[in-house]
Amino acid sequence: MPPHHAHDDSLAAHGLQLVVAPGRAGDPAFERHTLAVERGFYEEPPAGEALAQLLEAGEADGRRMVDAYAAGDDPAASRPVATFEDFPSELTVSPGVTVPAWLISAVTVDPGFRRRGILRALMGRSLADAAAAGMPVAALTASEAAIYGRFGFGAATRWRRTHLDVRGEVRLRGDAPAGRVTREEPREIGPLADELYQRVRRATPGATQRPAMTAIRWEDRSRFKNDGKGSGLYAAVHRDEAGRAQGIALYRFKGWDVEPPTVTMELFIALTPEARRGLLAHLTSLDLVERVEWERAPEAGWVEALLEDERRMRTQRDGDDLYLRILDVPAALGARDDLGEGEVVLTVADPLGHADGTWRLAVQEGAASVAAAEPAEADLVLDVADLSAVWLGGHGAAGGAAARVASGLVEERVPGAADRLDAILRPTAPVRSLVGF
Ligand SMILES: CC(=O)SCCNC(=O)CCNC(=O)[C@H](O)C(C)(C)COP(=O)(O)OP(=O)(O)OC[C@H]1O[C@@H](n2cnc3c(N)ncnc32)[C@H](O)[C@@H]1OP(=O)(O)O
Repeated sequence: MPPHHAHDDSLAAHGLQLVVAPGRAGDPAFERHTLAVERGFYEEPPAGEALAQLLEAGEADGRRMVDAYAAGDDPAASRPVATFEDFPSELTVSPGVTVPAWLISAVTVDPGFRRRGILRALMGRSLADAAAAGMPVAALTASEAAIYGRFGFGAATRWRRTHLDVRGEVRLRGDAPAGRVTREEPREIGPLADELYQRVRRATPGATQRPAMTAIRWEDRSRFKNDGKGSGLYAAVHRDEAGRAQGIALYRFKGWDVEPPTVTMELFIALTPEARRGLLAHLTSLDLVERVEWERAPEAGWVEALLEDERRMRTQRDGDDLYLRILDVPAALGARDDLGEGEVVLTVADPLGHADGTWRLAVQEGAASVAAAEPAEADLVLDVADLSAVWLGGHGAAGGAAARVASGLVEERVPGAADRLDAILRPTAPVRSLVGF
C-alpha cells in the first residue's frame, strides 16, 4: 500500500510533510522508516534477514508509521527526518481485566530538526487519533523521563535491574517444591512461552501484549542484535506433579569474556510459588555461572524472601517503566474491577483537552460508577499526568495522590480526599510491565 500524505500545519510551517501509513514489510517507506528509527537510537542499521524480521514483526504488531519528511522528498527514496509509531494493544488494569491501549514507540527526530515542535505535532496527532478511535489510554516507555509529562503521560509502573550473586552454594528458605525443572530448547517451546506470558500478563496490572519481535527473541530466532548466531539462549521449564508447565525462565549466557561469568534473564514467568522457587533454585545452581542479571526484576521482593542471604540480590538501577496517558476518564476509572469502596470527586486538567472535566468516582459493593460532576464539587484537582500515574495504584517514585499533595501539584480541596483516592485505587496484585515495546 503506498503511504498517504496527510497535512499538518505546524509541520508545513517547518517545510515538512507528514506521511501516515500502516507498516508493511514490503513497503520501501517502512524500510526507510525502520532504518531511521535504529539510527535515531544510535543502533547499527540492520540489514538482510535482521531487517526483514524487524519489518515483518512491525507489520504483525499492526504498527502505523507517522513520519515527517522534508517537503518534496519521496518517502520511498529518502530518509524521514522524524519517526513515530503507534498501534493498538491491550493493557491489564486489574487481574483478569484488560482495556484497549494505544502504544507509542520509535519516536526519533533528526538532530538537525530538534526542538522545533516536531514531536509535539506527531504526538498531538497520534493522541487525537487514539481518542477518536475510542482508546481509553495511551502507553509508552520513555528513553528520558523528562519528555512525556507535558503530553499528559505519568510513570505508572516501576522497573528495576538486579544482580543476583550465585557464587558458591545459594541456600533458599523453605522446602524444595513439588514438580521439577528441566532444560528445554527455546526453539521448540515458543508456543509454551507465549501461552504462559498471555496468562501472566492478563493477571498483571500494567502488562501489555508482547510485541512480535519479542516472540522471535524468545524462540531464539532473532537475527537482530544477535549476529545471526542464535546461540546462547537457554530455557528452563517448571512442570508441576501432573506434568503441567507452570513457569519458564529464558536466559542468555553473556560469553566467556564477561567477568564474572553471567547469565542475563530474557523472560521469567511463573504461575505458582512452586514454579517461582523451582526456577530460582535452577538459576542459582547453574555450574560455572557466578551472576544472574535480571532486567525488570519483580518489585514484590519474593526473590529476597526466598534467599537465605538476601544480600545476594542487589538492585543496580531502578526507575520509571510504563508511562500511561488517560484519554477517556470515565472509561479508564470505570474499568478496574478491584477498586476499594469509597467516593471522590476529581477535576482533571488536560492541556490537550482529552481528559478535561470533573467526575465523581463512586465504588459501592464492588461496582464502580463514574459520572460527570460540577467543578465546585471537586475534592481534588490534578493534572491528567498525575491521574494516569496513580490510576493502577502501582505509581512510580512520585508516589500516590497523597504524596503528590505534598508536592503542591495535586490540590486537595477537602482534607483526606487524596488518601480516599489512593484507598480506592489500591491494587490487588503487584503492578508491573513485563516487556518493552
Ligand atoms: C516512546 C519513545 O520512543 S521514547 C524515545 C524518544 N526518542 C529519543 O530519545 C531519541 C533521541 N531524541 C530525539 O529524537 C528528540 O530529541 C525527541 C524525540 C526526544 C524530541 O523531539 P523534538 O522534536 O525535539 O521535540 P519538540 O520540539 O516537539 O519538543 C516538545 C517539548 O518537549 C521538550 N523536550 C523535547 N525533548 C526533550 C528532552 N529530551 N528532555 C526534556 N524536554 C524535552 C521540548 O523542550 C519542548 O518543550 P516545550 O513544549 O515546553 O517548549
